[in-house]
Amino acid sequence: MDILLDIKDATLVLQNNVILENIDLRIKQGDFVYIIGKVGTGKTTLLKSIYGTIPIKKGQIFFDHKNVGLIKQKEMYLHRRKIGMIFQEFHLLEDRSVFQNLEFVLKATGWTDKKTIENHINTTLEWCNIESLRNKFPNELSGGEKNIASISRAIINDPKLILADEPTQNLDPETATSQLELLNRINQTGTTIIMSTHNHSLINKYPKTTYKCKDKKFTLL
Ligand SMILES: Nc1ncnc2c1ncn2[C@@H]1O[C@H](COP(=O)(O)OP(=O)(O)OP(=O)(O)O)[C@@H](O)[C@H]1O
Repeated sequence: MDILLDIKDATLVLQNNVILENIDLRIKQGDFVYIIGKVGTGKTTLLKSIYGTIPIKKGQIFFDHKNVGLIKQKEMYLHRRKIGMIFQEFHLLEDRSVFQNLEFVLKATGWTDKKTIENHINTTLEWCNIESLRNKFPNELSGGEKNIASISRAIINDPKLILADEPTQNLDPETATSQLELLNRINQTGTTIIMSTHNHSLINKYPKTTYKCKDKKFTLL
């Protein structure tokens, strides 16, 4: 299988503090891996560096054979179009319904035909089993519903990679399990997934290759 993500001796720094150093990681297309580690050990920082919102101080991150650190700002949208990011804070637009949130992403990434956009959104909502949330606004959604809405937004452009930052955080065990099952279904269609989590019971239930952030080091568990 093709290598989708290749991190070579990368060091990540925020405000002159080294967060993680000498990270080496290779991920193949179709893999599903976990990243664990205590609060503040750098999981989010690493995901954001792959996404291209936090610069790489030393070393390189190659995604889909492109060096992320060398992508020009005006071309960054092409990189991000290939990645679905599920943020801890969801980042749903509050003044738009779930449908409109998805529509916003599609329009921003070059989709123009109204009917095609509508069909695509409907198929995605159906796939995630959230047709009933179509016209709801974020403030009308529970935490778990916001979570699935943000998963549906992450997959709307059929990304090669999903970066899921603690997607089961604050969910009851049953909802957390169904969320992970949804991510597993997405993974089975060939999408690569990197998920940061604190949820050890889910890791035990659905074991996968796991990496750990600790003391600025990134290691295979
Ligand atoms: N914008 C920022 N500027 C400076 N330091 C930051 C910034 N964001 C995060 N940090 C620091 O970087 C470190 C790593 O944070 P990060 O959010 O990557 O950790 P995390 O492992 O994802 O934690 P959590 O499990 O709480 O989500 C922390 O010490 C945090 O205080």
